[in-house]
Amino acid sequence: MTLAHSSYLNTPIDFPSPAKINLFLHIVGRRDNGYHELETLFQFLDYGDTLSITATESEQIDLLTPIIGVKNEDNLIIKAAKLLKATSKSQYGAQISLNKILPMGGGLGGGSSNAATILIALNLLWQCGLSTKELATLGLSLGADVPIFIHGFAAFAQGIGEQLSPALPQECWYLITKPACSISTQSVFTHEKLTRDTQKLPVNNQQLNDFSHDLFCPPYHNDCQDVVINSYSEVAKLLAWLIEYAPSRMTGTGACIFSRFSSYNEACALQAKLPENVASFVARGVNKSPLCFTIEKLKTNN
Ligand SMILES: C[C@@](CO)(OP(=O)(O)O)[C@H](O)COP(=O)(O)OP(=O)(O)OC[C@H]1O[C@@H](n2ccc(N)nc2=O)[C@H](O)[C@@H]1O
Ligand SMILES: Nc1ncnc2c1ncn2[C@@H]1O[C@H](COP(=O)(O)OP(=O)(O)O)[C@@H](O)[C@H]1O
Repeated sequence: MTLAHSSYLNTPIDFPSPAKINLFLHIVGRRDNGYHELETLFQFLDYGDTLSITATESEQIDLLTPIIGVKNEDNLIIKAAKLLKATSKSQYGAQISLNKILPMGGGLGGGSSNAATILIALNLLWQCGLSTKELATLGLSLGADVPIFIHGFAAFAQGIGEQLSPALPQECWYLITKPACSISTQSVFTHEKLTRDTQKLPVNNQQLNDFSHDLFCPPYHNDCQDVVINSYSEVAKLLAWLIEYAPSRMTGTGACIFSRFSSYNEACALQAKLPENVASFVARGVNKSPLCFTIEKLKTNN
């Protein structure tokens, strides 16, 4: 087969792989296969991992920076690259390095974001020509959280998290804290005390939903939060401490907590007061993924 020649070969290029937060996370049902029907509002953070990718003329896909505790064949980076190669029948390969700064198992979607960045970046570097919709479908086979990172814009999500409609939540500053525990998504979703019957929101899934109201007030909440705080005292204690200073909520299935501020300086001021041994960072909630800007710039310069 003759494929388009890529002009992006043999040069390392850095691609952002941002975090997401679930501004709210409602569980509205459970499917027969065990997956849960969600209603969630996704926003990106201007903070995340970086993937340095060199597209090569060899068939090989190498991850030069393995993650301790994750076998390369289980790493979503390798899985995404192999999936795209098989689907597109590309003759190219890649040398990939990861600078991981996002905590794993924190509800910030780092692994899913890495997979999405690989799919989007290699689709460009290998000149595969897949549409965003096709990439999102591929991404969904790797994880329920991958499509939002492919989509690249803040969105209200339904289904298992893949049915996305446009949303424009306020772009606030957040102090993100990570209690000293890691929580598996599956353990929360299989918990017998998890509530799975939150009423669906009366939103319009065709139009833009601005979600300009205060998302820390009812009916907005995270259904996973009670299960986690009842099982992990570290999360319960930290959340109780943070709530005294700022509206705060757990993201995804935890364990990270986001606390909202209207300025960077206010977020930093609370960061300086945090109890000892709490990992944290300050970031802005953004409605356009930082990865979109990198892709647009590369396309313009090419
Ligand atoms: C809960 C959320 C909210 O954004 O985020 P995290 O807390 O993981 O970041 C996501 O739905 C997680 O997405 P992701 O982490 O990609 O999930 P997957 O790998 O597809 O599934 C992990 C496990 O979670 C359960 N799962 C996931 C999504 C969903 N809608 N219902 C589920 O029951 C399944 O049991 C599955 O075995
Ligand atoms: N590239 C990757 N980065 C992070 N985690 C990965 C990656 N590949 C596979 N994983 C697995 O996915 C799990 C969930 O990681 P992550 O997406 O960071 O957390 P969460 O889904 O809680 O936001 C990790 O504990 C790890 O076992």
